[in-house]
Amino acid sequence: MDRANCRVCVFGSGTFGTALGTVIARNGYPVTLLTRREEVATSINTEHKNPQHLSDCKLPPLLSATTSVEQALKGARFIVHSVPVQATESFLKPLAKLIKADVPFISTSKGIHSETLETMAELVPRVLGRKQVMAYLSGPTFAKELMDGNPSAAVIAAEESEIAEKCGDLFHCSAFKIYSTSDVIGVEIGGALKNVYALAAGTIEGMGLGANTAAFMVTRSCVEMNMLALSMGARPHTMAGLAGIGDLMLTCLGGASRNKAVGARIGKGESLSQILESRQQSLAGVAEGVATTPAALRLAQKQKVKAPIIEAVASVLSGEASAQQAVLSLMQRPRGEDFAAYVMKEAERQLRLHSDMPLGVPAKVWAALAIGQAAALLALGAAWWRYAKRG
Ligand SMILES: NC(=O)c1ccc[n+]([C@@H]2O[C@H](COP(=O)([O-])OP(=O)(O)OC[C@H]3O[C@@H](n4cnc5c(N)ncnc54)[C@H](O)[C@@H]3O)[C@@H](O)[C@H]2O)c1
Ligand SMILES: O=P(O)(O)OC[C@H](O)CO
Repeated sequence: MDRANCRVCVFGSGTFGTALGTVIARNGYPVTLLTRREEVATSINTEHKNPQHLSDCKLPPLLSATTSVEQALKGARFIVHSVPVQATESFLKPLAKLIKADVPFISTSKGIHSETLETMAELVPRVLGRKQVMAYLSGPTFAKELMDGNPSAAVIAAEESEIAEKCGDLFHCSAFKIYSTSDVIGVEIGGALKNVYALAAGTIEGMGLGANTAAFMVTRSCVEMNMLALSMGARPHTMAGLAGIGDLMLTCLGGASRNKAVGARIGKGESLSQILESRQQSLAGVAEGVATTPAALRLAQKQKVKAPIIEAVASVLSGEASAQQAVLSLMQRPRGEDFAAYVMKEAERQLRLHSDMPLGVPAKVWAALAIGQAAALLALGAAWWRYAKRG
């Protein structure tokens, strides 16, 4: 493909839209960012800086910006969508007629719609009123680190492998490795749920609880996330990969998560409304977990999956419980059996359903590998977190 003639339109000039636009433009594609503010477009086009997000990063010359939807979509061969999930409906509805059904629409948003419980795979076609060629990018990727060119990796999911490959090419480079999968639900649910668990991890940190509690909570979050995702048809190897445990680790244990930052302030005793107001004023960026938590709780109830951590986060966000009460209620739950047996059973069921696993290997072995890998990664993450805190 002649990259110089393959224009890419990015919806959303926030932190992630700016970072992804930069990655794609550095890869040789001309990129047009759609922004709502004229002064942002002017600054990007003349100063090569986004004054509101990642403002100390120089943007590449192939990246331009406009406030005109027609201009942004003119000749676009791909659309990268980086508008928060809850704002997507109002953002996309007026554009529906301008978006061509066969132009791949790559969702990079991580969340569940708070009213309809839709993932982006369901929400976008509903809002557009028709089928759309789609792909989904997810994984452990803080925007700033992508801008800095730190070696990173993510997963791109699409029902058709050809679309996943084509869309993955936009991002793939020596600093950003892109893996492909057809497991759309796994990639989307992993990306959405890790935001909820990052709120929990932040709360624990804000309360001043130590590394034991953090490792305990992230490990149980991993199990819970697996149970809910597998019940919805996600594949175990997706949840054991970058878009599952990989992103859970980064967001819960890394230092740059907005969701974790909100949780940390809750843990220190601030009210949610106070936190959200001050974040809005300082353009601190969306914390998708706040709106996704009650949706995830309803989803777990619908799927008849026990999700005590989601429940605890929801009770704190709604003001029904204090952070201390929520932690106590988690600790007072009956000991019961480890959920691992359930995860194994679901993993086996999913492995039998999906034919893209290597043949001839017993499902139990693959399930055990997936869970073993998850446990090893968590242990590593906890060690790293302890080390980072000390140093
Ligand atoms: N920042 C990251 O490191 C990162 C990494 C991976 C995924 N994501 C996901 O990308 C999505 C966007 O995150 P972000 O970090 O860019 O958030 P952000 O808050 O920095 O930017 C959001 C952008 O959406 C625009 N927007 C918000 N509401 C809008 C509306 N109603 N109409 C039009 N535009 C609207 C804002 O103006 C802004 O440009 C989220 O779903 C997030 O989970 C972010
Ligand atoms: O800052 P957060 O919490 O929205 O997380 C950013 C990315 O999703 C991490 O992969």
